[in-house]
Amino acid sequence: QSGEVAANPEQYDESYLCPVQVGQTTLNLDFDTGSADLWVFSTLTPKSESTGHSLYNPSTGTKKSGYTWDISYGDGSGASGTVYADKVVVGGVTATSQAVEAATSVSSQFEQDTDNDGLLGLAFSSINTVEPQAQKTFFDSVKGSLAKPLFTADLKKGAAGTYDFGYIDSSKYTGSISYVNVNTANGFWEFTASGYAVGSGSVSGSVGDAIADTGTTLMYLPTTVVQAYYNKVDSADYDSNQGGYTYDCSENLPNFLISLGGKTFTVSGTDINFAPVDSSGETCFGGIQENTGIGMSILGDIFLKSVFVVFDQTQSTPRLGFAAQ
Ligand SMILES: O=C(CNCc1ccccc1)Nc1scc(-c2ccccc2)c1C(=O)NCc1ccccc1
Repeated sequence: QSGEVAANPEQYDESYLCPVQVGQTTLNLDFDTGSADLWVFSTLTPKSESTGHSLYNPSTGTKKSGYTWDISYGDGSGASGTVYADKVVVGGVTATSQAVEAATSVSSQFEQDTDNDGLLGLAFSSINTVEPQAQKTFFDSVKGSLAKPLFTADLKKGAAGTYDFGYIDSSKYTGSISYVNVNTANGFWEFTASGYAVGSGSVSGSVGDAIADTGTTLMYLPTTVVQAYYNKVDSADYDSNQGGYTYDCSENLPNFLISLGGKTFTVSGTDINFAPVDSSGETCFGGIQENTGIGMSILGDIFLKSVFVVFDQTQSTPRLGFAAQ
């Protein structure tokens, strides 16, 4: 089988939500290559936490007795609950007995984002949080039945993009795809990014260890790289209250160039201009921030909306393919 599903941006492209049939209900889920749990708001979630969300009704599934899950993310958000096996359909691709993690508790960040009905993890199943036994991601469940064991991400700035499962649509990118091998030891789509440049010119230095993460909004890079970037932005400075680099919204940001698999990709300054920090619209928060405390770089949506990415398990070593959009 193979299929395509729309990836609809929230405000400021904070995250991209895709329609997914879970049991007999269609939910809008955040496809997340940086985590490996498929968890959903459900009729088991306290009303006080689930108002405004579409809810999975576990009555259509088979309860996995004694199974629980509990996930937390770098921003302190998180959720936990119980586990069911049910049918999950993404763009026509069907997992007949997918582990569906029904939330019995969600943090305030999820409670407040009423467009988001849960997450569909697309990292490696080794980091799935279900106890006593880790469960397969949707991709792992269907991988063997896909025309090709791969999926692609084509995210866009302020417009609907797509995730494709089982095939590469050559109309979605230009030029050739350059591939890098993935290190799955930490359960992420993790690889080594090479040189970088700010504005224009030839790349140098090295960004180093990085993950391709559709679930993280921004780009988190080494301090040296981030300082070199904002040195080219006159009004920029590190604002500890905002927790990152801010600048005058009126200032034009330079492009950021990064070399992956021997090819240089350009993230436009307009894509790096993330969002105003408040309603005055005077000060803006940058889409490139420091990776301090994370332990690796995260190439999140700010980067991914500039490229076409292949998450490829056609070979014994998984690999990532990058092409210009
Ligand atoms: O957790 C993820 C992928 N899921 C992101 C997500 C989706 C919905 C809601 C919340 C989060 N990616 C990764 S891999 C490693 C980290 C990390 C980040 C900071 C400190 C320690 C680990 C993160 C992560 O938490 N990403 C989201 C994020 C939120 C705020 C700031 C940075 C990153």
